This record gives sequence, structure tokens and C-alpha cells, in this order.
Amino acid sequence: MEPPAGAAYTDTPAADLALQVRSLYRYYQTGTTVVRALDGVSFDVKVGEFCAIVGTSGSGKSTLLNQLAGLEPATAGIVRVFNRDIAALNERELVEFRLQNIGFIFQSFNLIKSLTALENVCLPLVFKGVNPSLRKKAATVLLQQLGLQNHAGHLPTQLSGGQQQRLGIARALIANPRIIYADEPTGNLDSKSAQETLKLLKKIAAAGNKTIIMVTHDEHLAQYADRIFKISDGKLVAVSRGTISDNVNKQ
Ligand SMILES: Nc1ncnc2c1ncn2[C@@H]1O[C@H](COP(=O)(O)OP(=O)(O)OP(=O)(O)O)[C@@H](O)[C@H]1O
Repeated sequence: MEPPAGAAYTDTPAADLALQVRSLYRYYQTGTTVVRALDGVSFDVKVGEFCAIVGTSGSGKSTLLNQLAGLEPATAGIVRVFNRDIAALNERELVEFRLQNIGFIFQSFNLIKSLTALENVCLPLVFKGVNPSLRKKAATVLLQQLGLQNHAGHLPTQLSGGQQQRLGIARALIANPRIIYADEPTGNLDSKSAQETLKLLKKIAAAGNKTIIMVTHDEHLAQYADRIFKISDGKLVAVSRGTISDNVNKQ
């Protein structure tokens, strides 16, 4: 039976969950002040779900994404990514776990300006030790899939914002991660490119059984997601279903 739209937990077996977050707290101490950036957050995300985390500035969205990636220790609570308690991993194991499982998409694209589009997309495979001809082959296929085949030799500055973000998405996909974290992926895009980026993310989640977690302050763009988690003052205050369900696979 489908869980109700507002459910943060599902009755899904743990093996089918991408994320299990339980009573997660992250406090920051600045002088004598304690900031409760995350104040007891709990939710599940199923494998293949596209989820948006929304909230106003300072609500705790980036802190939550950092926690889900194991980039900072929690004050208390549990984060399991594909059933691995990431607090139990040491720094070296965390780096390896991220390399094997997580792709990142950034607001400012984080492309290397001196490298061509093809070389930028290849980078995660360089870190994985894949040989140059296989890297080039995989990157060429992805550039083709994302409609960037005519830009392989271009530098990022020779591409539009939308094209740069597609490049960022190709780079996030090339190592075949099981989950993708996107932090304000449309923050630097015009509204048309933003919508195209969201359609692309929706299509990736639907087609490849990839889980996507996207942080955005844009409540309209969040409607492309399967579920939307609303954060306020470090608390999960609402869970809803995205209302934009146009069949992106047909495009
Ligand atoms: N390293 C830090 N040290 C102290 N306080 C921090 C730190 N990082 C975040 N905070 C505080 O924690 C709260 C949540 O910040 P966070 O960056 O997660 O919010 P956000 O929702 O991502 O905001 P924005 O949309 O503006 O990026 C804020 O009050 C912020 O000032």
C-alpha cells in the first residue's frame, strides 16, 4: 500500500531504502550561542526516488545535504546511506564510499575552466583509476546522451549556463553513482534552463533507478520531485508529493 503523501517514513524494507535518517541533530556553537541547524530530523528515501529539500535561507538545507554525504559529523542521530551507517566509516572509507556511490551537482557547476567539456566529464573516472581510452569512451557516450556532443572540445566558458549544468550532470553521472546530491542545481540558471535541468533530473531518476536528493529554495521547481521535504528552523515540518508529473520520458 502506498504511504500517505505526508509520510516521512515508508514501510519499505531497509534493503530498498537509499537513505534512512533518524533523529538527526547538528548544532553549531559560535561563542556562547548554539545554532540548531538540524533539530531532530527523521525520514526515509526509497531507491529511485527524486526528493527535493526546500526551506528558506538558513533553514538547514545545506547542513542536511552535508550530513547525508558524510561531509561533517552529526551532533547526534543516524544517517544510513544504502544501509551503511556513515558515522561508522573512517575518513578513508568515507572518501571511497562517496567515490563508489555518490555523485554531486553544484549550483556554480564547479567545472575546471582550463579543461574541455570532455575532460571535465572524465574527472571522476581519473580518481577511480579508469584508463584514458575507457574514460573518453564513457564521457563521449554521456555527452551524446545529454546533447553536448558538439561541445566536447569546448571550454566551460564557451558554454551557456544550461549547457554547463548539463556538463555538471554528466560529470555526476559518469562514475555510475547510486545516489546524486544536487545543491541548488538551478540557482545560476534562467527559468527555461532551470526547468530543462529539472526535467533532465526527473528523467534520470525515472530511467536509471537512481536516487536524487536536490536542495532548492524554489518551491515551484521542487514540484518536479516525487516527494518534497520542507525544512524550517532545522526541523522537518512537512512532506508532500510533487505536482509536476508530465511524462518526461516521452520528450
Ligand atoms: N559552520 C557553521 N558554523 C556556524 N553556524 C553555521 C555553520 N553552517 C551553518 N550554520 C548555521 O546553521 C543554520 C543552517 O544553515 P544552512 O546553511 O544549512 O541553511 P540553508 O537552508 O542551506 O541556507 P541557504 O539557503 O541560505 O543556503 C544557519 O543559521 C547557519 O547560519
